Amino acid sequence: MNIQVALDRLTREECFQILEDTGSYVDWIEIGTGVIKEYGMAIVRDIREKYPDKTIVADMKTCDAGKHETIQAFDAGADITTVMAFSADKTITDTLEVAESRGKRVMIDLLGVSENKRIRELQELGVSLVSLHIGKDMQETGESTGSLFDLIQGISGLETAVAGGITLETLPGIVENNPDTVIIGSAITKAADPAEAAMAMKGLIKE
Ligand SMILES: O=C(CO)[C@H](O)[C@H](O)COP(=O)(O)O
Repeated sequence: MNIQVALDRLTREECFQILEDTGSYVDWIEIGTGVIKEYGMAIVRDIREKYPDKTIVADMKTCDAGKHETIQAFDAGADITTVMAFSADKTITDTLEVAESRGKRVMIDLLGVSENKRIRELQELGVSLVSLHIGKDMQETGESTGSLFDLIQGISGLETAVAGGITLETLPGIVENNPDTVIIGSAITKAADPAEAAMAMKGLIKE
């Protein structure tokens, strides 16, 4: 099971410091949407240059202009780019085509999806990687990642990631559901000691 560290609501310097501190405990590096909005594709390029062996996820959250944004992410060095599940089917297939032509991947963000009908449709379009996701704002209303796994009940053949306010305390319940990747943002990046937090999470996953 991979740990994907999500770099959100951080300055450029903070992103690099967190990667310096936690790099040996995390498998995938997510450059968050807000960080990309602040620093553009340049920060994806710079992180790629410094971490040539890590899997880099550009959290582009694309919902239109699929071809263009996917090319932007991959040209900057991302291995995976994110696309919203509610996007038009044409947007989804355009992004998948770009990814396939470059040997890269698209992660479909299921934020807001409440029925597995859409997930089955996405699979028919060729999607192989999805992220179950409770967004930042809905985390404040008390929604948690636990129930998200119901969405993919009875669906096989999908690689899954899960995100949304995961902490060291909630991680065991997530791990029970055996996702391929756990995406952790604030619980690492806003911890008093990010390295210690990442190490504890890595240890828990390995148990
Ligand atoms: O995509 C995201 C926000 O849209 C974050 O990457 C994801 O929610 C993980 O961060 P956190 O653990 O802080 O919720």
